[in-house]
Amino acid sequence: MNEAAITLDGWYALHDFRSIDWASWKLVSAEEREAATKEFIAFLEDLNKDTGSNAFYSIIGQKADFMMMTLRETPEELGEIETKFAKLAIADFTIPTYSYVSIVELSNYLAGKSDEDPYQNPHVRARLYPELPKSKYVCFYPMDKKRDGNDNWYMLSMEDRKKLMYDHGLIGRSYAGKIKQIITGSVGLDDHEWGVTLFSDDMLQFKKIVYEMRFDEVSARYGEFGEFLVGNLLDNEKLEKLLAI
Ligand code: VOV
Repeated sequence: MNEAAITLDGWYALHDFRSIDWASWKLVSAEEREAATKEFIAFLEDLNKDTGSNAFYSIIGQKADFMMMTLRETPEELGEIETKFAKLAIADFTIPTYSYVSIVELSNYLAGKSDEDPYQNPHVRARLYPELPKSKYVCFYPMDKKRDGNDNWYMLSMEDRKKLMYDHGLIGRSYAGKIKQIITGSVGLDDHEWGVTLFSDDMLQFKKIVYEMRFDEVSARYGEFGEFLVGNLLDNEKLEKLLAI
């Protein structure tokens, strides 16, 4: 059997995309809308009290109106958050459009040899249990590595995959300071193999990096992509504005 990469696995991740049912929301009285908005804001603020991290963005285009991304220590907590949201008044005016379940993941392709326990290394921990940035923009898409005839990532030797991932990492590193990436593994958990979540203060950088990577062999030959969703950072004030009629 071919050698599988060894993964380091961090927090569980839920990307929850919702659309707003504007037609129903507009019919509700101003008082009810205000109460529902306040309750929603309190829910979002409460999320910051638990161990984990959260990101909240409005989504551009018709695929969704907002995304709640939550990272937690256990799948149970992700389930609880989902249920807690479902019980809010605002939930009755939202339509689930897409969700993604995965786990923050690092592979050992570029890891040097060491006897230390990587889970105790502060740099590794910072990546497995990341604080999601408050960047202005987010880009999320799921992806797979191809298993198609001669283009089968999983049949490549460990050595070949290491070389290819090294080149991928070089391109990635040239975006240091412009893009923060969170790679979450989802084999066995959701419909694709990885979730890619990119954060930046310049939306153009998403287009730049994804385009540049398309010419890199890892993506050009082996990458297959799901839907792309992009959005703008939401804070309480922006959320109130978004929900105001
Ligand atoms: C923003 C910059 C950036 C940087 C620095 C970066 C670096 C790295 C390194 C060093 C490594 C390997 C070790 C590890 O850390 O796991 C990875 C791993 C991975 N990447 Fe990456 N990636 C970036 C960015 C980045 C993007 C934009 C994409 C989407 C690709 C595209 O074509 O749209 C991506 C994908 C992935 C995936 C799916 C994996 C897991 C592959 C696997 O087979 O296991 N990635 N990535």
